[in-house]
Amino acid sequence: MNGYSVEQVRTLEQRAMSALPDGVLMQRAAAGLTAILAAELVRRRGGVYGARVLIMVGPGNNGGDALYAGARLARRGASVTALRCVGTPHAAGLAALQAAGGVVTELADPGRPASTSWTVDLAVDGIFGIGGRPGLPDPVAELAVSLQASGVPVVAVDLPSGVECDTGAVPAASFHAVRTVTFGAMKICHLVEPARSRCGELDLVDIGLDLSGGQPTLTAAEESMLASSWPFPDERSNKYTRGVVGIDTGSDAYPGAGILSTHGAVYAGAGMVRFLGPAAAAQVIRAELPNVVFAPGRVQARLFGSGWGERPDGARVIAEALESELPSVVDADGLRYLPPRLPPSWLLTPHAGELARLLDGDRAEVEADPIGAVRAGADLTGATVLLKGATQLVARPGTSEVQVAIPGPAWTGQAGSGDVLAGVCATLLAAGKRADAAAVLGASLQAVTAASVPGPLPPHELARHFARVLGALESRAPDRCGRKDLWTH
Ligand SMILES: NC(=O)C1=CN([C@@H]2O[C@H](COP(=O)(O)OP(=O)(O)OC[C@H]3O[C@@H](n4cnc5c(N)ncnc54)[C@H](O)[C@@H]3O)[C@@H](O)[C@H]2O)[C@@H](O)CC1
Ligand SMILES: [K+]
Repeated sequence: MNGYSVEQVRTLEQRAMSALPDGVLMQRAAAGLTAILAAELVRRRGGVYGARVLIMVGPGNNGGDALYAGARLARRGASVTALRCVGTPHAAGLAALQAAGGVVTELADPGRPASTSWTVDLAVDGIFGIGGRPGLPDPVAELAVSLQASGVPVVAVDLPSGVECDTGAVPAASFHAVRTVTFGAMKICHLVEPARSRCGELDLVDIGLDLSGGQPTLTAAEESMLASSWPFPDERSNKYTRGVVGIDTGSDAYPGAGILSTHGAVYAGAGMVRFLGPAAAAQVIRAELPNVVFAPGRVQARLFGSGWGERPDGARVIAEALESELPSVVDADGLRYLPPRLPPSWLLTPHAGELARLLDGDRAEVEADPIGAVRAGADLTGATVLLKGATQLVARPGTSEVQVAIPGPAWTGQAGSGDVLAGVCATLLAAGKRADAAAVLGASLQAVTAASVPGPLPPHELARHFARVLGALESRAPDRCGRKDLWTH
């Protein structure tokens, strides 16, 4: 699954339109939209005939899609009302709806009571599509609130009006859809929070765009990728082929971070873990994870930074690790002690506030454009960057490619999740995975595991469920000969 920017979608649509008679793409979109709206009406009330459908329209082609779909539903016996919300609606779409028996009304109609109690079966948001600017004019924002208060299900055409298509930000009012029906290609707002949650279920209607050859803005991980790319051990594996992780995390003030990151590394299947952090954490780890070793020695990847707090020798520790040329994960407080330049084999795992500090900006800027920010972080440091949060994004330096991990339930946003995740990523680096693969696979494993348990669970307990999820994934993975690693060196 990939996410495309508005500019990319416009280019793809232009290319398709130049080979087709006028209006064909919109009719394909409307036909796909109608089928999904009809299925929704069947699910909710048993059929289309007699259903009351509100088509909310704006001034662009998004409204055109919605009006043509409304006309098709009206021809199947639905009672369809078009509500003109902003500007002048798509003329041919409006004419088609009226010809099919639909009626037209105005949001700004002075005869309309100020607070309408909506008694429709379904509302269709055809106000703004990819031409939309974020936010809604006040009367439309009030309409969105009153529909939600009346419990009317909203199906969004292409995207819920009000969200920012290219960033996933929702800086002001937007619709909350139960489904979003998009056309040709997924857009960024379908994959990045908080817009993603405003979309509800997603349907992608094929309108014949040719996606081959172009690089999408976002590449989204899926469970099949986890299964085919996870470094499952085989009959030739030993602790060194599986990877030895050296962990220097936690501090006397924050021993928990050391304990949590070690749980992440162990339960993600490290060949061996050497814990080189403070004694307070080591004592607990020794009791809970007797397979962990506490002496320095050979490692294949390192993890630094989680729970360090103030660490006077932090910069020296990281600089020395850099000389060893082993891949490393730097998390949390370790991000304050980075040298000016790192290699792409190093993985940084900031949350939005930490990335903002790295970029010398503020958190709101990162949240307003997380894709731009994660790319900027990778380009500035030279390292691979995993931006943690409700949507977990991964950027490789020197490329425009941004990957998005499988999303997890909201409760995984809790203290300690990032520490466990850093441990998982370090295990994957030690197993030889490229840094971006380690980040995407690690974040996705944590999310898929969280979705498989009745949460919330504390992060170290969640880590104990990794084995079950990995077992299930392995049984679905292609056999070893047919397995294709999607991230190659
Ligand atoms: N171009 C194509 O080939 C296809 C386009 N399709 C549909 O067309 C949509 C894009 O159509 P358009 O480019 O006409 O764009 P929109 O339908 O998104 O509408 C843009 C219009 O809304 C106004 N507007 C945007 N945000 C506003 C705001 N916050 N407040 C007030 N006014 C605002 C703009 O000034 C502009 O006039 C897609 O999302 C999709 O639904 C589909 O029919 C498939 C084919
Ligand atoms: K819309």
